[in-house]
Amino acid sequence: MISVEGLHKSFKVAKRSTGLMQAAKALFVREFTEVHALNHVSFTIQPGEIVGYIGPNGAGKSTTIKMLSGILVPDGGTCSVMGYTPWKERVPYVKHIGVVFGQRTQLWWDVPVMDSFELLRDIYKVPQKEYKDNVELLVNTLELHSIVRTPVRQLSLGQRMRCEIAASLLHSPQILFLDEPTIGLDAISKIAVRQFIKTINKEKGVTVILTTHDMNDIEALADRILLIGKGSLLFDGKLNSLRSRFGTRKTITADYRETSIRPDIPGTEIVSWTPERATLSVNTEQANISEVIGQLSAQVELLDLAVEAYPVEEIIVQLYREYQI
Ligand SMILES: Nc1ncnc2c1ncn2[C@@H]1O[C@H](COP(=O)(O)OP(=O)(O)OP(=O)(O)O)[C@@H](O)[C@H]1O
Repeated sequence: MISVEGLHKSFKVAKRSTGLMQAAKALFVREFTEVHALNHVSFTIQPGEIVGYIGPNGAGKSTTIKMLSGILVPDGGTCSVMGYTPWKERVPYVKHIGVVFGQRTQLWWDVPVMDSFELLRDIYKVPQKEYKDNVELLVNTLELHSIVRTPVRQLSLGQRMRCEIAASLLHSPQILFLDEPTIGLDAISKIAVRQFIKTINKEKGVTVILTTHDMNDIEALADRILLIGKGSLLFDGKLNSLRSRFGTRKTITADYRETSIRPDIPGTEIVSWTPERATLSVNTEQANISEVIGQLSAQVELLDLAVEAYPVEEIIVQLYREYQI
């Protein structure tokens, strides 16, 4: 469904020093640096997949999504989505995709949400019956009843995000690009949005490409992860295979009486530390959990303790460390 081959993109960024003299100089002589946002990235995505596209800030995620949705032209490489080259055949192509950029809006700021929906129906030429069914489904499942008559500028971020997701699906796209869809949502809205994404994937077979910094989104939704760092694709695989790779790890969170001692135990790594709480990552192939707890209680005065399987968040941190990004 999506085939990306050797996509690359660099941006020229003007170098500017501070100060009046430097600003005056910059009027005549401009210096540039080149940022390699994407470095020959290749991958394929099959219909019906939910793929988590992750990486640290500035890794190149949004740049990729912009290319896949046709709003940015690469310097080189090819991309075929449902047989279209997104940036060349934008008009017929956009009928097949939905896009949500968490940081931007596709809704008209000053008009009620429902008016935006109707404008989008006209733009995408959605047949009346399909539009009516979709609005009903989206309003019900995303709980928009009380907000669709409100102008967008009066909505909270979370309310707007739910409307954005609905707007992106009015024309029944087969592919949904979500760039940070749960940014700024409260815990209940996050769960509702995740549940909704799962439902449209399962029931309507919508393929989803999701960028997020929220690892709970990844855990709840993505079977497969694409990891990008400094513009290069570093890992492409199943979340489960990562889990089994890091399955030899467990996390111990210990609360203790205030101390300046940082626990030092062979076979463990400190994930976080404060004078009253430490989180340790234990490699169970190198250290026995009960021995670690024994050593820990010899070093600090334990008040409470929890042992957990390795959380996805930590798996991703380990991956970032492994790839030095
Ligand atoms: N229009 C632009 N002009 C100049 N540089 C840009 C532009 N867009 C992106 N970049 C640079 O390209 C790199 C990749 O940016 P991109 O927005 O794709 O990162 P990202 O992975 O989405 O990051 P984040 O998680 O912070 O949103 C960054 O170094 C960024 O500064």
